[in-house]
Amino acid sequence: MSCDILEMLAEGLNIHPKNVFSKLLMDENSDSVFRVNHYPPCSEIEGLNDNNNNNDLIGFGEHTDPQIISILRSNNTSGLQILLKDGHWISVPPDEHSFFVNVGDSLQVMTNGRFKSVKHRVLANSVKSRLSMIYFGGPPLSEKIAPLASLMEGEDSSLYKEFTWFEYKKSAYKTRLADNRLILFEKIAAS
Ligand SMILES: O=C(O)CCC(=O)C(=O)O
Ligand SMILES: [Fe+2]
Repeated sequence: MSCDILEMLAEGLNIHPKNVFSKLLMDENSDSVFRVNHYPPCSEIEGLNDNNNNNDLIGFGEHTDPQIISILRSNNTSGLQILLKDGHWISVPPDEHSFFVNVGDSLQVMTNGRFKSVKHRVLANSVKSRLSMIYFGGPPLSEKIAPLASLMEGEDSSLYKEFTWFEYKKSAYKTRLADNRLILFEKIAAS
């Protein structure tokens, strides 16, 4: 499914060959991960609620996913939220029959920012237990991540310096979960 989605994204951007992203997941050295998260119900939230929404208890702190693409499936328990450009958090309705697809930092770089890795987080639920499972499709460690040359043919100039997935991971270990890990690899615009 990840490969199908990535091939549709490539087609949408008119990139040839269309497996330019999906081949990284199919590579035998692909650094992909499967994770299961369990958030037990957290009854302490009840006492904290002051109707200001300032006392949200965090189950999983805000972050962007680092890899190329993430495919998430959860049970019917709410909690997942995404951050809009205007700074507001909105809830992703829980649906055990749907998949939630997230763009990762690496895809943001390869598409020179056309697709954005959106910040998300999980709030604790006071009564129900949340279970989620996520497939993170990542490239091989030695893969060079940079905006695709075919997207750079027009006016566009590259927003990012080239880095390997290994270099990204090495620098990410020194950051906090909520940090923008791409800042290090952004090109400074000439003034
Ligand atoms: O558990 C969730 O719903 C989201 C977890 C998440 O964002 C992650 O594991 O990267
Ligand atoms: Fe995530």
